[in-house]
Amino acid sequence: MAIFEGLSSRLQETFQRLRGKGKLTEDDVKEAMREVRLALLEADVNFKVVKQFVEKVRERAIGQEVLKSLTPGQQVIKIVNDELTELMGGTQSRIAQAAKPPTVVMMVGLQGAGKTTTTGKLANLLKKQNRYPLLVAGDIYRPAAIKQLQVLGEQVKTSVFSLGDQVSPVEIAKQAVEHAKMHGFDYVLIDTAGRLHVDEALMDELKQIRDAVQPEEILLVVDAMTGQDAVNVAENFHQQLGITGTILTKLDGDTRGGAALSIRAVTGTPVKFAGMGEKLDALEPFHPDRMASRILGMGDVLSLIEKAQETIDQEKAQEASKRMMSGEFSLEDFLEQMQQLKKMGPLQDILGMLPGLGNNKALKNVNIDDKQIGRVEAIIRSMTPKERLDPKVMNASRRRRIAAGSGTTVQDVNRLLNQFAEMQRMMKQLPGLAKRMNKKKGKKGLGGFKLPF
Ligand SMILES: Nc1nc2c(ncn2[C@@H]2O[C@H](COP(=O)(O)OP(=O)(O)OP(=O)(O)O)[C@@H](O)[C@H]2O)c(=O)[nH]1
Repeated sequence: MAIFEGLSSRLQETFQRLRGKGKLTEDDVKEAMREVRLALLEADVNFKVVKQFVEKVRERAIGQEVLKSLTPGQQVIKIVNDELTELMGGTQSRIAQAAKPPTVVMMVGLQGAGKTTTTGKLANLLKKQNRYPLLVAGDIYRPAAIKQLQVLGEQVKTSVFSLGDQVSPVEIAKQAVEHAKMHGFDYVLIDTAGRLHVDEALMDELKQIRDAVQPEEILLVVDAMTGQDAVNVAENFHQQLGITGTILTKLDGDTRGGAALSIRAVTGTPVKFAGMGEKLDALEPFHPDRMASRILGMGDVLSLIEKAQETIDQEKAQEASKRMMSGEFSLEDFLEQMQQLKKMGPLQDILGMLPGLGNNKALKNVNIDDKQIGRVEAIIRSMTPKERLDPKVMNASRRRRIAAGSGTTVQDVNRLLNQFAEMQRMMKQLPGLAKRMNKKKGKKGLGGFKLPF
């Protein structure tokens, strides 16, 4: 299930109807706004937030310039997109940086929200930005918490500061900051204790830690899947402790989106990061604009590009695309592309970010299996370099050898080679196709263009 799926498909249906109309009347806008309101309420967005949101959009949408414009439907979509972005904070809110390092960050939240895991993920993210974080085991009550943080620390190759479970969390936090100063760490991430509910003892302890170490950031970790409960928890923590931002975890499993859309408006504090999976690299900076276009089904093209840039070796990609255009694309290139794709994460996730595919019903039934990619990889790896460059040399006995070597069948090998031949044939036609397309400028784009598999 894609994130925000319910909301996304309802809004898209509404806008589909608007787009079909040449001119909009005030009644059309009213009707659409009624549906937007229902869609947001169904997505578990706070009702006050919904009311204000719809009011703002309506005011802008019935303004003269929209009704008279040539593409009123699109104008309304743009307004909704703008306002959704605004609702989630407008622009990305980055993690603070102390004028004089280390930057002290307190991680707070209820049990089960994913606080300890997220602390590890944040260290991982900071390290990628060439920071030098210190993890601090400040949850001395949950028996496994210290060990969990130590394991995470090993995984992300980051030091963990612990004084066991017999020293008070306030003392641990103080000593950790001293330790960080002495050893040149530039971020101190303090994992604090959680409780099942917000209670006085928990808040007292957190306040004491806050007063002792004066953190630049108090980040509240909340589980996005709990919807309005997460928003209430945030309001509560903010009133009592004063948080500087939130991290929404498990957004990958959030099909509704209520917390993501309301938490900023209700607490007045920004969402800084979003947890998108259990793995340690699955924490992303929260981009309100990209989130809005994802909800509206325009695809999160920017996120995708960023992801691709992180992993794909630009030069290699350019070389491959040159060869592709000249029809010299080999199985070697094919394998290379496959590996690059794999680095980007599960194919299903990537396709979900593409415009128009996020809610594609047919796609949902197609199970894109990463194992299949693994099989293709194994087959190509079992070929000799010569075979990869010139698949024509692969006779029946070579094919049998490759199947045995890759643990597949001759049919699998044949299928791959046929697909590859088909792809090569298509690529040879590409330069010509591009020329023809340019001539027809203004007409349809690559309408019927399909990948071979
Ligand atoms: N799918 C998904 N799972 C997550 C995400 N973040 C955390 N989790 C999972 O949530 C579960 C709880 O995480 P913990 O870090 O142990 O959370 P916690 O109970 O808040 O930790 P304490 O507060 O220290 O008790 C773990 O199984 C995590 O793998 C996320 O963004 N997506």
